[in-house]
Amino acid sequence: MLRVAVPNKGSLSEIAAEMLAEAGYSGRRDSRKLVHADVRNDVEFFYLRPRDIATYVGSGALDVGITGRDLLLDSGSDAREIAHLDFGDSTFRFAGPAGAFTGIEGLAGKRVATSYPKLVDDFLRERGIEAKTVKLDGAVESAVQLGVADAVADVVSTGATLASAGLEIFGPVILESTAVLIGGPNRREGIDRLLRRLRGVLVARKFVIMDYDLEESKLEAATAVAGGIESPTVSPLKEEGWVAVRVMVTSDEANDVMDRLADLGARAILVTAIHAARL
Ligand SMILES: Nc1ncnc2c1ncn2[C@@H]1O[C@H](COP(=O)(O)OP(=O)(O)OP(=O)(O)O)[C@@H](O)[C@H]1O
Ligand SMILES: O=P(O)(O)OC[C@H]1O[C@H](OP(=O)(O)OP(=O)(O)O)[C@H](O)[C@@H]1O
Ligand SMILES: [Mg+2]
Repeated sequence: MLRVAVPNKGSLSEIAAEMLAEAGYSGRRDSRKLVHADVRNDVEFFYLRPRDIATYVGSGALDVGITGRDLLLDSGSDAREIAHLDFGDSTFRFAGPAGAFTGIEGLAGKRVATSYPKLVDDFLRERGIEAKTVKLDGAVESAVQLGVADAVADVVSTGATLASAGLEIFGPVILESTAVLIGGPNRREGIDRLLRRLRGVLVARKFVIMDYDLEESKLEAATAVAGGIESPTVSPLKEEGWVAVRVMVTSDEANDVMDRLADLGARAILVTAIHAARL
């Protein structure tokens, strides 16, 4: 059985479980269960803290896992990134009291609170800056106000948490993070199948199918608006000089593409969700 580590808590857990379900795997029904065997798919899921997943996978105790790139790098484990999974996007940044820092040079000799000490130490060491990291488990934004640190280094998504603590981002981006599939020393056969299925879910989430009717003479202009992944499927319509076109479009762009196709004279533009895909 392929042994897969899945986050049991935190920002990544819900979407990871949803993606696996959409990929056709069964999951635990009781959120206190730590292991679930999907016998039909020959996979065993282990529900673990996202921070621990790289340790299990890197040691070979488990074959693959879903975690955050930031957590993988902070763990120092030998696990490697196999693919990024298009969710859990965040940046990892330094922040301090408004106006207190203009760049990372100002961190020399200062205290930086973080839940990711290795990530921060490595980043500063590579740039020749000696600062003291103060390891906290979470809510690090409070560390400056409470006097245990001069600055923080933490996950930033909307920036709302920083703003409410009166902190401002400074210095370069430490890391662009996202949810990733990681692998260790075990190269099990089932890994490719899991990856193919997860990629199928990503495509299904990211793209829609667009169908429309168009005058054949406008086809080139319409293909410039929406070219599809390979190229559009074009079928003749009974009405002379008209064709039916089918093309994949990213969900984000769907409305804009519909407007532009309508401007070209397209009719009966229909958008349908993709349930699953293998490209
Ligand atoms: N607000 C957020 N937006 C996007 N990604 C986030 C956010 N907070 C954390 N993450 C990402 O989620 C992953 C897991 O982080 P973590 O386990 O800390 O989640 P959590 O919700 O903070 O849980 P906890 O702090 O209770 O352990 C990390 O890769 C982190 O970058
Ligand atoms: O930029 P924002 O959208 O405000 O999100 C960023 C916040 O989200 C995470 O906190 P979480 O809820 O995981 O709490 P924690 O600090 O205890 O981990 C992260 O550690 C930041 O504090
Ligand atoms: Mg957190």
